[in-house]
Amino acid sequence: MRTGADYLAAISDDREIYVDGERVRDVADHPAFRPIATTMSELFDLAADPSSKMTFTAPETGAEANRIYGIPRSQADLTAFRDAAQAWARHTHGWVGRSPDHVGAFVAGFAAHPEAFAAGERDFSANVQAYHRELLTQSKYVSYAIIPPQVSRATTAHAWEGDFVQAGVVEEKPDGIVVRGAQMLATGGPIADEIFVSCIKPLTEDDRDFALGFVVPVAAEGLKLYCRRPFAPAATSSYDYPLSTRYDETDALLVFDDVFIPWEKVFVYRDVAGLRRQFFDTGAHVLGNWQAQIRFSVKLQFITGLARKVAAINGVDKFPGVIEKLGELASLASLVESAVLAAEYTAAPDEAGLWRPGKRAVYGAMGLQAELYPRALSILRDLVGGGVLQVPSSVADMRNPATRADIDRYIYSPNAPAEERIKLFKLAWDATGSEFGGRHHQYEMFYAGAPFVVKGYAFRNYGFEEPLADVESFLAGYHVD
Ligand SMILES: Cc1cc2nc3c(=O)[nH]c(=O)nc-3n(C[C@H](O)[C@H](O)[C@H](O)COP(=O)(O)OP(=O)(O)OC[C@H]3O[C@@H](n4cnc5c(N)ncnc54)[C@H](O)[C@@H]3O)c2cc1C
Repeated sequence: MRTGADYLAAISDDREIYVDGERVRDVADHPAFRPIATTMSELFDLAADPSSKMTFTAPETGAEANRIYGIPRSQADLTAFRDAAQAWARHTHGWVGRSPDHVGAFVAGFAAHPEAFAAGERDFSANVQAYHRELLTQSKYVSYAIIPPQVSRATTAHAWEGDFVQAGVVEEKPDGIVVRGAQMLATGGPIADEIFVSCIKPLTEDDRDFALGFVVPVAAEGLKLYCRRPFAPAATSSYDYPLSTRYDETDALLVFDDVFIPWEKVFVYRDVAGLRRQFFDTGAHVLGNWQAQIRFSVKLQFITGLARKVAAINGVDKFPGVIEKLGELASLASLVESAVLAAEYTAAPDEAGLWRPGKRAVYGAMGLQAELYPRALSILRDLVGGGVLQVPSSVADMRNPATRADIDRYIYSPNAPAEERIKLFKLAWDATGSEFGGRHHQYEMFYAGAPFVVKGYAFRNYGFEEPLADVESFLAGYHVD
């Protein structure tokens, strides 16, 4: 099994990453990326540790593999997948959205339905299956960029000013294709091994050049990653910013400056319908988004625990109004946890034997995520009050004997000395108010698509037949006498 050291060595290559006007020399040893690369390496070490029970023998290769890349072929497989995804999510307390199990689950879904990649003008089914075997044997970390750059949503790429603003094919060669343009927004891209690039937003037949699906090494020649402002380097210490200093995943715009992609790594080619087939006919979308809900559930539990502890330290946890707020938070966390389990309980095998998590439960929870997460943050924000700002400017004030005495005397609680209290409130600030916390607010609202898109999934996957039949039969039971 791949270890954390193997992973760190692999990403120390010649990838072209830009931050603050400079090209990053080595992502594994750069202040913006070292912390999250270290966290990611811990996940690989966890998976390689037999006591974590995250491995199995993959039928596709006959070799040991990480569960998170496996095709669930029974309900027990789904449970094992959840256990593995949860083990990773617990390690990061749900604050890493794009650990390798996210796109890993998508690729497993793709590989369960190779026929979806054979229905276009060319047959790419063997490519998808070969790539899945690569993930099983090599435990690759794949990130994805499946959204056109936010230029204008009034039209699609063919109508935009300028050629190949969205990543598209500019040249077809005997051994592959040449891709030019940009795609958003690869969370974890700078520290991934490879990136899956495609387009989940609906395109038109005029956009065929952009209707692609392929994987590309982050270090591919001509591929550039432009990162948003990193938060980890600005954080003064892990005491002051315990989340920013560990889990700042980075988000990056990809720019393809005529990047060559060999045919073996192409899954969809100039095939608008193929884009939809890969995500929705294969089961990849529901499986990948079930992983996202497993991770989200762990994060909500963490936020609930944080709020409970803050209320206890401030001595307000016996007040009925506070109990109501904590009860609401507990309800939100329980609902998402229940949806995760309900998806497993209502899972069923499809015609290819892939056990798909129940769609109603997965998309129901997703559909409310843009309200659920801001509400959870708002309750935590309400409970912390000004306590998150009644803290010393940094850990340096704690170390300075001239300031420490006042800190110990005034910033304490009956059940928590200064160091403990400040530690907790700084964590609460990193979750709610820091730039990292703000980015997470945006992430949970948008990572699976804008709220109107995600509610569309809930609409399409609820299954209105039964409730409609119920209403019809009730209406049929009475008349104008
Ligand atoms: C922190 C973060 C991390 C991300 N990570 C990834 C990643 O790893 N990989 C990836 O591929 N993508 C990622 N994304 C991108 C994400 O998938 C997109 O943000 C998402 O698909 C929404 O697209 P958009 O941002 O272009 O919003 P838009 O489509 O521009 O929508 C913005 C808003 O405009 C309004 N709107 C637009 N169109 C309509 C319409 N037709 N009807 C009604 N209202 C409309 C809505 O209010 C909507 O919320 C990430 C995003 C964030 C914020």
